[in-house]
Amino acid sequence: MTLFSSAGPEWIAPGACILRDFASPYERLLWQDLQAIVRQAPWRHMQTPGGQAIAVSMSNCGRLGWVSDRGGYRYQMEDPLSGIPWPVMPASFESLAIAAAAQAGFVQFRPDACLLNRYEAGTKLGLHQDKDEQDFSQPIVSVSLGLPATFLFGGLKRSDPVLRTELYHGDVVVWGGPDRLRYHGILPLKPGWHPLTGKLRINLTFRVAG
Ligand SMILES: O=C(O)CCC(=O)C(=O)O
Ligand SMILES: [Fe+2]
Repeated sequence: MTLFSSAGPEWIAPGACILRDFASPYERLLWQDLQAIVRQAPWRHMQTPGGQAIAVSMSNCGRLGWVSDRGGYRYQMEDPLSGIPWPVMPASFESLAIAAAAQAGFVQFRPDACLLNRYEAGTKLGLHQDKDEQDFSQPIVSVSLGLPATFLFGGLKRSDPVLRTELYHGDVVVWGGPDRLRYHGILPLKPGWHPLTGKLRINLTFRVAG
């Protein structure tokens, strides 16, 4: 029996692929586990080091959580809102991320951090690199739930050409190896309605942080 099914990876670069619809079979369980996380560690708008509110609202689960504030970007074990550890990463999240990474060829991947991103209509995420982690030999696994969004996948330099591809509910993007430090982002979310998430797009980003 295969736990997570997919039509097979859609390669967008030598170390980057999209697993279409990979997470959909478990959407109910993922959604239930997500609700439990945000009851413990509520959605919040973090501040950039420059003092501006980040448009995407965020939370975390796992041993380490990504935070941004006046002190900079970093991973830490405690939720700064409560001072207690981030919620444990649910088995549903962890096994999905491990299975997706393995499909993309990263069989050693064991995430210790999961950043939860919540987009409302109009919310965007500018082009950036994920580089606050210790070990860039480990990939990024990024799960999309709810409303579709346009994913931007650039190169290793900000000025490199950018591929645009639509990410739909259940799609999982994995990027690592030579593509681990590629710039990426999300265009402003279009308004809409999804049966699972309503007016929202939710993204789960799994990483080996520390
Ligand atoms: O929402 C997404 O699909 C991307 C999220 C992302 O790039 C990040 O959390 O670093
Ligand atoms: Fe990112």
